[in-house]
Amino acid sequence: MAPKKVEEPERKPLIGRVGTNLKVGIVGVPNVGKSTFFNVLTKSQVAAENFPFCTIDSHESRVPVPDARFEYLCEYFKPVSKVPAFLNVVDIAGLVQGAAEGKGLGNAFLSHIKACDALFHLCRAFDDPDVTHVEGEVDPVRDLDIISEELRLKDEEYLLGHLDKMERTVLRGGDKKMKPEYDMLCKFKTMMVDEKTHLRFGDWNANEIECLNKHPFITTKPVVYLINLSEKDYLKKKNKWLLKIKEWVDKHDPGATIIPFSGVFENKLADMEEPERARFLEEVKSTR
Ligand SMILES: Nc1ncnc2c1ncn2[C@@H]1O[C@H](COP(=O)(O)OP(=O)(O)OP(=O)(O)O)[C@@H](O)[C@H]1O
Ligand SMILES: [Mg+2]
Repeated sequence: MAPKKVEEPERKPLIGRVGTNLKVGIVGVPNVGKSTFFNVLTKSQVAAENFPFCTIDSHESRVPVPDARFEYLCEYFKPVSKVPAFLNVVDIAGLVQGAAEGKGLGNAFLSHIKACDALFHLCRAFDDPDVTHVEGEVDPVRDLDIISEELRLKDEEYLLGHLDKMERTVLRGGDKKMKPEYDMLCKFKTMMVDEKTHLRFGDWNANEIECLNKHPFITTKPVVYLINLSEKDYLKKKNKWLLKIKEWVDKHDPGATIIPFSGVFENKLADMEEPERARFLEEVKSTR
C-alpha cells in the first residue's frame, strides 16, 4: 500500500515584510523614556560593537543585531563582503490622547510609524516627582490603552477614507476588478471599526494578507512592550505595575513580548568605560 500522503499545513504569507534591515519605531505617551531608551541603544552599540554603525538622523539610528551564527559563517567562509543584520530604530515624539485627530506633536509622527515594520511600545512604570506625566499620575495600563486606541483610530481614519474612495468606483462605477479588494477592506472594517480590534489578530487568508500588506496599516505591526522601571525596582526585580501590564498584554496582545528595563540604569552603564562598568555591575550584583 502506498504510504499515506502527509498533508502539509497551508503556508500563509506573513503580514509585513521579511528582511535583514527592518525598521522599528518607539511609541508611547510623552515623557516616559523613549529618547532615553533610544540613546542608550545607540550609545551602547557604539561602545560595544565594532560593526559599522550609523546614525541616520537625531531620530533614527541603525543598530547591528549581534548574531553568533553570522560571526561563525564569516569565519568559516571568509566572504569578501560581510553584511550583518541591522535594525533601524526610530524615536517617535510622544503621542497623546487625540493624536489620531491631530492633537499634540504626535500626528505628524504617525506617518513615521506607518513606515516601520514593528513597534516598541514603551511605557513608564517609574515614579519620579521631577518627571511630569502628561496624564497627571503614572498609570502604564491607562497609557497602554491610550496608545493602542490612537493607533487603531489612525488606521480607522485611513481605512474609512480609502473605502469611501473605492465606493465611488466599485459600487457606483461598477468596477468589477476592484470588487474583491473592496470586499476584503470591508472585512477589515468589521474587525477594526465595529469590533475595535487591531488587524494583526485576524485569521486572514493569503489574499487578505496580500491586501493588508499593500496598505499602510499600523495595527498589523507586531509590538514589543518595553517597561521602563526605576533603577531600584529593576535591580530588585519588583514593581507594582508588572502584573497588571502582563494581564493587559495577555488580554489585548496575547503572546507579545514584554521587556522590563530601566532607562536611567542603562544610561549610567552606557556612559561608563571599562573597567568601571565591570566594577559597577559587580557592586550592583552584590546589592541585588
Ligand atoms: N527609568 C527611569 N527612571 C527615572 N527617570 C527616567 C527613567 N527613564 C527616563 N527618565 C527620565 O524621564 C525624562 C523623560 O525621558 P525622555 O526624554 O527619554 O522621554 P520621552 O518619552 O522621549 O519624552 P517625549 O515624548 O517628550 O519625547 C528624562 O528626564 C529622563 O532622564
Ligand atoms: Mg523623546
